[in-house]
Amino acid sequence: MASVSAPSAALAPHRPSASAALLFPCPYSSPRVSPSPTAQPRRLAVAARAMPWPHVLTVAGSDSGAGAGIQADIKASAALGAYCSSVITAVTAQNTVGVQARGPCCTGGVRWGAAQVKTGMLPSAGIVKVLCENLRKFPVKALVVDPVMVSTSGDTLSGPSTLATFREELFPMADIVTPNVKEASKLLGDVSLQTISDMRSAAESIYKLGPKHVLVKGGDMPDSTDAIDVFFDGNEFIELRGLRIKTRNTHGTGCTLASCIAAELAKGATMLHAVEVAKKFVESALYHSKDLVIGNGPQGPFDHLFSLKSPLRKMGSLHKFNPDDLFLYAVTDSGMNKKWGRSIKDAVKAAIEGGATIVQLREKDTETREFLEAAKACVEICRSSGVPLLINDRIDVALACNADGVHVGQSDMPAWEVRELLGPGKIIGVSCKTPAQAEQAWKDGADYIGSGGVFPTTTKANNPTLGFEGLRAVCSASKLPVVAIGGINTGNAGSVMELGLPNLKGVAVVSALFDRECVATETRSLRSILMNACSRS
Ligand SMILES: Nc1ncnc2c1ncn2[C@@H]1O[C@H](COP(=O)(O)OP(=O)(O)OP(=O)(O)O)[C@@H](O)[C@H]1O
Ligand SMILES: Cc1ncc(CO)c(N)n1
Ligand SMILES: [Mg+2]
Repeated sequence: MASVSAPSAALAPHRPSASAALLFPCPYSSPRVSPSPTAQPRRLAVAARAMPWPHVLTVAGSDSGAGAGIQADIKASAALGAYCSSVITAVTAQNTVGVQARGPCCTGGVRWGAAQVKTGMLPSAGIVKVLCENLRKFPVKALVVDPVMVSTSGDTLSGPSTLATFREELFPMADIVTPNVKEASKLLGDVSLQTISDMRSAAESIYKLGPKHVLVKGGDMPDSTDAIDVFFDGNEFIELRGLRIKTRNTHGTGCTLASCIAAELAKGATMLHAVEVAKKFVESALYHSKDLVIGNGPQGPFDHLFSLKSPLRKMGSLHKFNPDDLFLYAVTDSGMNKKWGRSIKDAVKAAIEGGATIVQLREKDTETREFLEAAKACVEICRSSGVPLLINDRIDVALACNADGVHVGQSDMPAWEVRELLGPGKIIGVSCKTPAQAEQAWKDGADYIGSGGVFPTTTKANNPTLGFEGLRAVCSASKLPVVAIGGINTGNAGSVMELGLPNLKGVAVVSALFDRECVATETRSLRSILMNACSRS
């Protein structure tokens, strides 16, 4: 690969200038719309209306290999539906073997308005200082700092001279800092980081430097079968555990993760949800690219735009999945609603009124058109109450109504295929009767499992009963939160929760709510039974 020589201009004065405006045109300036509305289809007219678009500004280095740096940032933001503008701090010549050359660029005079800013390679202390001065002058909505220092190939991207400025000036302004283990070690004076517990201590020490959140990334952690990152918000440590994809194509995972966090924040997600979606995105992208062959070196790039291969749009949900939402899980049944003369919508409204914490539409006998209309109405009801809405089995209906997720059984579409179709932001649940099925659900990228039937049930034909012991075995083995299902009602729900099983977050009920005269009343009494049982166990 040809090497890139360092640009001669080191640091320009950091004053807004006409040339800077030309170099970095404001993405917010409105385009001219030609005045010919008559022939415009309605859908296009709606799309043309002015709306604030999620916007990430990346301040990072260019990677000529296009797997990391600015190039990764633009592709990752685009893949998650955010606009990405860029300030190039350095130019590097890289390929799949390593970094052949690097040189700094000018960062002066950039106005970034109110975007979410993601920083990557900042090659000198001078550039970090210019950046900090700009950040103080033009406050931003969120600042994601990826403290890039050494590439995975072992080449230095930002020398030790930047360490103090990172720690003292940049980190205190950051909403999140995302070092990998090597960078965390360097930031803390070359401490050794070998275990998850070391990563926790590192996250805590970096938090003390002033950022609001820290994510210590474990992609480069040796001897780990899972890819584990440690998140710290000043109170709680959260271990984010993903599947480690066996591939050489991991160049740029860190840059991608940080840009995805910024893109999700720009879309309105909370920090933890943004990090979770970003991690799932990286995992999916690596999985799709595991067999890509680009270049001959030991570390290849991956395909950020893998989702373009699917004709379906993957709109992430802004509704972060909270395992506690499984507490009182209401599952509808078309036969029961018909029997009691209720619409699906009225049934859902009543369950929410009574305190259901999550709703699943399980409409085995409803015509597709009618189901979709009802699902759209239920999405509105659920959104306005902050209750997630899932669709049983019908991925097409879930996509069409933009539900929060899908629940699948062992004979439905495999959860990993569902994840492909729905993208990283949606909730996926899988019915599991055995520890092996629970393990597979986790590997497939599910968010929770439903386990049962705990008691004999008439709602589902040919459904063997697991009993408490079967449920205990699944709960103990599961890496995912569990909701118990099958024959649960106001008479026995308390005994299920009182088992105090690990990972058991709640109960799912069908006939106990919907095969009754007043859905709201039944839901209310089930809720108080569950609350009492939890306070006892
Ligand atoms: N093989 C893998 N399979 C799944 N996830 C991975 C893998 N490698 C890294 N990750 C994930 O990718 C994200 C980025 O972490 P990583 O530690 O690789 O960052 P990094 O070293 O800064 O990356 P780079 O320097 O290559 O851009 C983390 O969430 C990590 O867990
Ligand atoms: C320009 C650039 N930024 C970041 C990284 C870290 O992956 C890289 N290799 N190159
Ligand atoms: Mg890495």
